[in-house]
Amino acid sequence: MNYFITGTDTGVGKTYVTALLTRALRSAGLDTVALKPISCGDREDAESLRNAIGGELPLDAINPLWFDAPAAPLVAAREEGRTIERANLRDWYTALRQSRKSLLVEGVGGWLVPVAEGLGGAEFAAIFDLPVVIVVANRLGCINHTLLTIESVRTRGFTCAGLIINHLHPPETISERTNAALLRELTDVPVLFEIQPGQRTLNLAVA
Ligand SMILES: Nc1ncnc2c1ncn2[C@@H]1O[C@H](COP(=O)(O)OP(=O)(O)OP(=O)(O)O)[C@@H](O)[C@H]1O
Ligand SMILES: C[C@H](N)[C@H](N)CCCCCC(=O)O
Ligand SMILES: [Mg+2]
Repeated sequence: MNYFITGTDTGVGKTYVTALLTRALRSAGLDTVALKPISCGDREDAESLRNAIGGELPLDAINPLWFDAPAAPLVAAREEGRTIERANLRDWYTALRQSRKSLLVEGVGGWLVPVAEGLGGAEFAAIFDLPVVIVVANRLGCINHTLLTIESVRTRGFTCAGLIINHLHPPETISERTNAALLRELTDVPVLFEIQPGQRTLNLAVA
């Protein structure tokens, strides 16, 4: 199972969900590694994903680039006078890809976050050439964000493999109670999983 994990926004649960999925795949016997190519603001994402693989690889191996500024990588790298090279990311990924059966690659923020000079979010995702899964935080606004992201993923030539609807808290509003059903009604992209607040394990059979 190889996916590029994007989201409807930053802070929607990409890391939370990727870690859950990684643990479930490894428990099912699939040699899965979760990667965070670029971190901005802190390395907590990468540390969570490293925990999900039982510390099997060093942090730098799964998270080769990190920046201090909690911003888009394009901004964070400019702040530090650094450049992000597509070729370096591709070489890093190719080396890992050859030795693993299953890779989950977490993007940065939402789908079109600019990564480097002349490297937008879609061009960044193209480095990994994987089907795209969209993590959707169940909150007001997610219908539009999800449909926009699906449309962009597809028009850029990627396979949109599925949605993972993430309930960060129990539904409190009419929109939070209806978002999941409405997304199923409005798009042919399958809902792979719905993740509940505080969920710690994932049953792969429900996909
Ligand atoms: N289903 C959930 N239940 C409880 N807490 C959650 C759930 N999903 C996400 N969270 C929490 O919400 C916060 C944001 O989640 P997370 O860091 O995974 O988002 P992200 O999309 O990876 O963000 P970023 O864009 O910074 O990478 C974290 O504190 C995370 O632990
Ligand atoms: C700092 C945050 N946790 C992410 N790593 C980066 C989010 C960039 C968002 C850019 C934007 O869409 O405005
Ligand atoms: Mg994250």
